Amino acid sequence: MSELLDPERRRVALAALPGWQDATERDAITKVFTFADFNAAFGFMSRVALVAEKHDHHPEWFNVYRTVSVTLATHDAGGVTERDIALAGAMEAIAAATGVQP
Ligand SMILES: C[C@H](O)[C@H](O)[C@H]1CNC2=NC(N)=NC(=O)C2=N1
Repeated sequence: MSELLDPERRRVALAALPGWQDATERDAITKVFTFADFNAAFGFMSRVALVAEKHDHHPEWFNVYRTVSVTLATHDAGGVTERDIALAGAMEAIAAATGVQP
């Protein structure tokens, strides 16, 4: 099982992930991605799903038209671990390749 991040590691990791923030209501990190249209948003989700399944680490997310709201936490650990930072980084790379809006 992954360990919860210490505060300094968490600060540094979040600083390197544009748009990601601490969730307000629980120990998790969040971001809202906005794409050109539904096709791009769902394409992003499809690509992320393959990575999530490969790593056995899955996002909580909510799609409305061209936005995808994501929350990442490691349920087994009860908060944010390196597994969430790695998945957030993979999402950033996939979003860039999918054509995320600034
Ligand atoms: C049994 C299985 O490996 C676990 O339930 C995995 C699946 N995906 C997961 N995803 C996330 N985000 N956190 C987990 O703790 C987690 N655990």
